[in-house]
Amino acid sequence: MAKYSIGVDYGTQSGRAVLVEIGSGREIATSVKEYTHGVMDEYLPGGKKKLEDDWALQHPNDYLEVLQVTIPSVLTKANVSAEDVIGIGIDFTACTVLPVKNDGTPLCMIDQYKDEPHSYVKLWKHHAAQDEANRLNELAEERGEDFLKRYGGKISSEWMFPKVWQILNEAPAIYQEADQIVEATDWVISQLTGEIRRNSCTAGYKAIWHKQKGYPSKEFFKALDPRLENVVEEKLSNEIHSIGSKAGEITAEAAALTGLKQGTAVAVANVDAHVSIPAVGITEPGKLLMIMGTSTCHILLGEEEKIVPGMCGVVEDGVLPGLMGYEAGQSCVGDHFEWFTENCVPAAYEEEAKEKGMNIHQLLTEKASKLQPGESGLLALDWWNGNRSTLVDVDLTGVLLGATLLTKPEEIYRALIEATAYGTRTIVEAFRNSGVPVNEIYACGGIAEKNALMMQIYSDVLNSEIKISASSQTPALGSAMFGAVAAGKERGGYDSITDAAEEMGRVKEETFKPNSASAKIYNQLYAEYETLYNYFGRGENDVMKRLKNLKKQNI
Ligand SMILES: Nc1ncnc2c1ncn2[C@@H]1O[C@H](COP(=O)(O)OP(=O)(O)O)[C@@H](O)[C@H]1O
Ligand SMILES: O=C(CO)[C@@H](O)[C@@H](O)COP(=O)(O)O
Repeated sequence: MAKYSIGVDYGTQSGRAVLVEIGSGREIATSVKEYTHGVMDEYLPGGKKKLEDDWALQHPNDYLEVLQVTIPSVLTKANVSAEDVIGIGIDFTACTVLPVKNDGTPLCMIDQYKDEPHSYVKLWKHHAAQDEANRLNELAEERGEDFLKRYGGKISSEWMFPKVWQILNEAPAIYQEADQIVEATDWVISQLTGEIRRNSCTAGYKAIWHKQKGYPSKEFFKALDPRLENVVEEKLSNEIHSIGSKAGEITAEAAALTGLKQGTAVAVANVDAHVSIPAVGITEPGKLLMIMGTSTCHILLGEEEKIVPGMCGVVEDGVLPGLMGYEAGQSCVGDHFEWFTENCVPAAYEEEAKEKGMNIHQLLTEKASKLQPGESGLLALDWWNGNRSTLVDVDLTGVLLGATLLTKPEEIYRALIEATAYGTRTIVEAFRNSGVPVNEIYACGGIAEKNALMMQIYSDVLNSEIKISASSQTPALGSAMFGAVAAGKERGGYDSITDAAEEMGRVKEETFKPNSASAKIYNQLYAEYETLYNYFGRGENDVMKRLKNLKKQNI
């Protein structure tokens, strides 16, 4: 009798559940729920309370709606009984955090706090804690804190402690009222099992936790702000659960919400990028996976802990048990194509797309595919939402160089794609130059699935073959695999995630191979990109920061 597992992937705009057959890895049914509140970056719900620049919030009730809608939907679509679903796993964007009471109630869901922005979920791309991140980095450097180098030399404002400290600085009452500040991924799992069990992946990559050394010292936190001395004990926890282990079982309430059977195994929470590694069948070092969507994350396994400038982090067991997991990333990939389609495309293009039965991305891609590398005369920097790796600076902004009165939208669209490919190349080179081998490149995620031109450009810019995930829902498949591991072999699942990866993870047969003529031109363009990257990104000309400051003064 076939057994199944469910994976739920919480993205930036929506949550998706996939019901997967254990063993074959066959995805039997998928269901997607857009978040009711979406990303709140201008107003709180109700549209009255305006948010400041660089804020990005979410509403935790949207996450529960995803469970409530998508799980019954995949069970019905697949015509599978909940009896035959042995496990569930979830993955999430990160660092996406919220303040909660001890019983798990999010503060924003308590009437008294619903008009206070700091009571909501701070989404990964909430960039308003940059001052806190800067002060944290300065102090860590001054004190010679050993942890900094494990995070490429800088802690990002996207991560846990800058966000926690921003709450304390700007809304001390909310900080006080919060019994815990948790990653949304751990919070959703707690809604399924009745207990908060923090996972080692977000603790390691986003909250400066080390398997042997724990969190930064109390002295460090005290020096940062005396009120933070006991932040770990007061708002987080020293008890961290390894990914690949079981968080608990579906409670009666969660069974009523989801239609799953009470007692179904639930995996410890995970992150969208990291969970994708086993889903493409990677179980060994040297294979870099790009998870390409709103943003791109780069995940790579290694044997040793090496220090790579500007990486997001290296965490032992952070991705697969027994190996070092490296993460790097680009904060804005699909997001700036979306910005472009929403702000810079003439009505005639919209009409043409409609006539051809395409969406605007498809039309621009079709037009861009007719261009040769270098033909447009354009060069862009991919910093429309700051630079995550290798500069770790959210105050950097976008650049488009070489535009003339003849420049066409598809040329800009292609230049933006190329910019993201160059950004990935700087990351790959940083790993290689630091002694972390990158021998093969894999891609998954919405963009790897939807945009073949983009994958060919990446192959040419990186001068490397690119293997594509066989799944259109790679993170959800990875989560379902973790669900099967939580259930264990005895209940029809697996004993380890490596066993699951070997059986259920796979890539497509067709790969993207570099075209040597294009690769040659892209080498030239990349050299120009590097010059601009260093000029604007490494302090030679801080014009982007000066402009941002001017803008702040005018708000
Ligand atoms: N054909 C396309 N080519 C390039 N980008 C696309 C295309 N279609 C959608 N996008 C971009 O992909 C992003 C969504 O990626 P996806 O992987 O589906 O979601 P998420 O990142 O939330 O997990 C959006 O930013 C959108 O602008
Ligand atoms: O930063 C991480 C993972 O570490 C991602 O969750 C974050 O970039 C958001 O990913 P998406 O672009 O929404 O897939």
